[in-house]
Amino acid sequence: SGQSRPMRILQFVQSAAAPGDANSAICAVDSYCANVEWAMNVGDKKGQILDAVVLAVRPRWVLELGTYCGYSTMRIARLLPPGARLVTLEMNQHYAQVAKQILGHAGLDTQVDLLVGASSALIPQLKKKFEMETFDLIFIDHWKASYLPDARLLEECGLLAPGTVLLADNVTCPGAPDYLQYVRNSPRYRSEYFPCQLEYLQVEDGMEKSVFLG
Ligand SMILES: O=C(NC/C=C/[C@H]1O[C@@H](n2cnc(C(F)(F)F)c2)[C@H](O)[C@@H]1O)c1cc([N+](=O)[O-])cc(O)c1O
Ligand SMILES: [Mg+2]
Repeated sequence: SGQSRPMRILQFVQSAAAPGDANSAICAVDSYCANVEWAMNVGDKKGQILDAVVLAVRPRWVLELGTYCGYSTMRIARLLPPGARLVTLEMNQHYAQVAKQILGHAGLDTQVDLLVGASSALIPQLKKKFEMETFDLIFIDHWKASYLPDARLLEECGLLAPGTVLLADNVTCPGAPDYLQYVRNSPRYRSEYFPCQLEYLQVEDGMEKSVFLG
């Protein structure tokens, strides 16, 4: 049932998770993807690293590149202080529609602004659209070849302030070698690697946390 994998994930969340309970929605996605069919959510192991960074930063403004089904969107949104906002960018209209429904089921849609389009088109519009200056935290989990160009675009648009934290998923698997080389060698970042396992599998992956220095 359910024509697409995201649709099947949505249907499982709607059937298995208590409405308004973000943690049960997160558990439902992890349970489905660990036992029924794999999907490219950040997962619970790397998700705990994401949680720790969100709690440490206590961000007022968060940007996520790559919503997919909204799993990491939920993990971030449930930990935000009151008044904080999470902007998440998605290119695929179908995925965005699924994510909106999963976020709604979890009771997290008020903290989240989900935009559909290409990062190259949306990133330059963010300051004006949300009347904000810079992001405190950016979670990067979209196409791996887009990590570096989009980090450069964020710099050029003045959306990073000294102290802004960039957290990138999959820097080992599938890998984002050009992004890694950039943040590890640029004097504008202090970078740190968090080794971990790929979601739902016994495969090595890791996340890179890079603090922008200005
Ligand atoms: O390919 C992976 N992820 C690609 C993720 C891609 C997702 O990001 C969206 N996007 C693209 N551009 C934008 C923007 F920002 F422009 F709007 C948003 C795509 O539509 C898709 O939903 C991946 C693969 C594996 N794996 O093991 O193969 C494991 C993972 O954790 C992964 O994230
Ligand atoms: Mg990922």
